[in-house]
Amino acid sequence: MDRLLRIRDGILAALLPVGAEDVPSEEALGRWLASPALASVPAPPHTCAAMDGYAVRAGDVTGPAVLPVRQTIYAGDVPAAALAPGEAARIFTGATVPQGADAVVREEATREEGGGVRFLEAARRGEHVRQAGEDVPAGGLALAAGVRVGPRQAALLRAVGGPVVSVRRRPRVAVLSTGDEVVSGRTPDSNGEAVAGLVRALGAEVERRPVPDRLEAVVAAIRDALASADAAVTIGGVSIGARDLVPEALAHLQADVRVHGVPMKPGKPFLFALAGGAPVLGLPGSPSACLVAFEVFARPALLALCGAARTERRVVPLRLAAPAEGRPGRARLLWAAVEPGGRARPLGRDSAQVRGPALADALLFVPADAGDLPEGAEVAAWLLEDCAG
Ligand SMILES: Nc1nc2c(c(=O)[nH]1)N[C@H]1C(S)=C(S)[C@@H](COP(=O)(O)OP(=O)(O)OC[C@H]3O[C@@H](n4cnc5c(N)ncnc54)[C@H](O)[C@@H]3O)O[C@H]1N2
Ligand code: MOO
Repeated sequence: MDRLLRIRDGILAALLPVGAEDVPSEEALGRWLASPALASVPAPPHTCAAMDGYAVRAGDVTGPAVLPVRQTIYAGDVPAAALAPGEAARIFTGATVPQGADAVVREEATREEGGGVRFLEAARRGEHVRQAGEDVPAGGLALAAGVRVGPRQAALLRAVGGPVVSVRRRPRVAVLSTGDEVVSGRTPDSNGEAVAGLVRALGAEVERRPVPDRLEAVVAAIRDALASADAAVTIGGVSIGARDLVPEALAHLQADVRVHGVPMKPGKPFLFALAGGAPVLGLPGSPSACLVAFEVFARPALLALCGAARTERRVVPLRLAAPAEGRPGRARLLWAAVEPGGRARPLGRDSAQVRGPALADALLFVPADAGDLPEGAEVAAWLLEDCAG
């Protein structure tokens, strides 16, 4: 894994995130924060009851006691008055605790009695009271820069955030599916479908274009794409065949090819270049190879462009549910289904398969020197469906 991660880190070091813009907080869903979001109001917003019951001064209820009830406070109410010594206030969960009260006694520990309430036991100072800001203090960090605003993060911003947040603008990514067989439709553009969807899922805007196997066409497609896009992802034509024109097209464009060929199977022909400073990610055409190279290199690179603080998938150790073949010299990446109980079942090995990626929950990493692995062997697994937010 180390060699692949070093290559990946070299790519990441060559990339800068796109610029930032301010958006209204309620429009931040799906965006990447460019600056930390600070709490402009605390959570909870005021000191409030954690239970339905009675707000009291704990010093008035040091054992069984009866107190008069002079006010009722519901969630959303502003208490009509401070709590006078020797009184109780009926209160409900989430309602503001009146000035003077320092405890809430649960309804179950009381009995109504005449116009007042009987407390069956002593109250403890602070019990069932949530202090304003104990979850998130005003001015405190709500979300760090580089975090994606998903639905749960949007909830936090809604609770404590200000009217605007600074987010990265959406990167524009061109997805260029090369090959006459793809242009003609004899080979369905299944890779383009997957890659466009995966890139959109990161929050980027995608423009797709099929490109025929002619050098001028590949050169023009990459050049035109980068006139408006922040990055180009090419698919196919990156190996050594007579019609594998992506490397030649990049030479024409005087691109700086930083990576061409990586020690892994599938996905070996992967390419990374900077053309006029913009990243070009060259994925192999064979479907499984394409999507493995996307996972290992393109996804982290595009996340860096999006301004993500974390670009890698979560890695967990999993045991194999079936043996896996090793391959001296090249690390092997295997699509796998995670079974109930947590074992990982590899889903085929062919670079051209489309089924394995579709059924996978994880991508397993078998090191180059591992040899054949028996059932039960522990492997590193990249979980495919964790948060990118
Ligand atoms: N003599 C050698 N041949 C090959 C080598 C090698 O080192 N020496 N490398 C092999 C490896 S490894 C891979 S992976 C493939 C990938 O090559 P390319 O990236 O150049 O891909 P293509 O040749 O253009 O296409 C391969 C295969 O994939 C299909 N394809 C292409 N685009 C799409 C698409 N958008 N959606 C679905 N399928 C697509 C294409 O029709 C071909 O069948 O090369 C080995 N060869
Ligand atoms: O990347 Mo190729 O898929 O090694 O066969």
